[in-house]
Amino acid sequence: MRATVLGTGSWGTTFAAVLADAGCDVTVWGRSEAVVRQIRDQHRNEAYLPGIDLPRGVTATTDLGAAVADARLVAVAVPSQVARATLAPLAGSLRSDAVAVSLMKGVELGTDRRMSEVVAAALGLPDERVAVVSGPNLAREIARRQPTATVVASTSDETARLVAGAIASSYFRPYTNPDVVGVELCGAVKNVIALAVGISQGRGLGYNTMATVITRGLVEITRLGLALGAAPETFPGLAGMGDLMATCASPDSRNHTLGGHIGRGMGLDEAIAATGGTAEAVKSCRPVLELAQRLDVEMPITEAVVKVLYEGLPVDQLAPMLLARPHRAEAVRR
Ligand SMILES: NC(=O)c1ccc[n+]([C@@H]2O[C@H](COP(=O)([O-])OP(=O)(O)OC[C@H]3O[C@@H](n4cnc5c(N)ncnc54)[C@H](O)[C@@H]3O)[C@@H](O)[C@H]2O)c1
Ligand SMILES: O=P(O)(O)OC[C@H](O)CO
Repeated sequence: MRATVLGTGSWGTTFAAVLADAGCDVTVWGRSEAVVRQIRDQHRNEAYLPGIDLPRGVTATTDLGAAVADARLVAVAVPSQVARATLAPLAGSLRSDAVAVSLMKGVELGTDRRMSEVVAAALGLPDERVAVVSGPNLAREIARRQPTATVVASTSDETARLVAGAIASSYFRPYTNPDVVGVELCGAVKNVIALAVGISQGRGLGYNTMATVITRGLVEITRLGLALGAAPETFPGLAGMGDLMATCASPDSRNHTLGGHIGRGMGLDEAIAATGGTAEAVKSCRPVLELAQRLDVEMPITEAVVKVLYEGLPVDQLAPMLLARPHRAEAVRR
């Protein structure tokens, strides 16, 4: 199958390698001539995946139109906030049987849209030709071919199976799920929770605090997901608890790392620069909170992250603020 990945960052490049290892003929599109040349000529992407040899079947181009021509599968791995503008020139130009795959874990600022909604709208595709791939999928581990599983979500079982077939290999195991809303929401909101865990660790707090934030974070994700019509089974699955665990535990996670910098006292701009790469929670925390407020869903950890990043709440006030809330029963409820 001919497959194209848009984005030569850490996940785009890794996903291209996953597709190639699964037998696809793969092109990656990127803006940087230097990165594209290195992928094409040296089978490396030192800026984003240092020390990793890429499969020889992966080629690269800076020509967006040529990248998608004839592709049956077009995967999108640019930062969420630039996806709509990146895809706009391709509206209506994909092959008539092409499917698009969102690899992004954010929510669009200004519209509060999930990324599969942005991809479908920008490319002019019906929902059934769009899928989401999300799970405990830290790029640097997968680029080293460490075994992991993922979830392919689509409203169309045929599309989900096509994508799953295109990425399955000896180290990458896809499960399909029709719950696009739940899978996608888990991927975006776990970044906000990982940032909060990073803050707690940056403050020198230990495992009890971490477990509390993760567990109550999953409650927040579940509440919002259920209010949006997601399936309850998605939250304890790979795209829910699985990805939350990986992102909150790994020093490779940019969201977790950025939270650590904030917890140690850096300002937001300094923390973004020190982290490098795309930490989606920085931009997505506000649209996530807006969605929650519109649906009257309580998300105190997300709200606290927004207050620290954008409203000047001192980082040492975050835990006291969360702990001073009225006592209540533990069960998930809105
Ligand atoms: N890295 C991971 O482990 C991982 C895993 C799963 C999902 N994701 C998700 O994948 C998406 C991409 O993340 P990443 O890790 O590859 O990010 P990255 O920061 O490693 O790379 C981002 C890429 O997008 C490009 N880019 C930046 N601005 C652009 C613009 N205006 N137009 C076009 N291209 C632009 C950059 O040049 C770079 O090639 C995010 O939504 C992220 O949450 C990442
Ligand atoms: O590096 P992060 O924080 O974007 O996390 C990467 C992936 O989403 C983990 O599944």
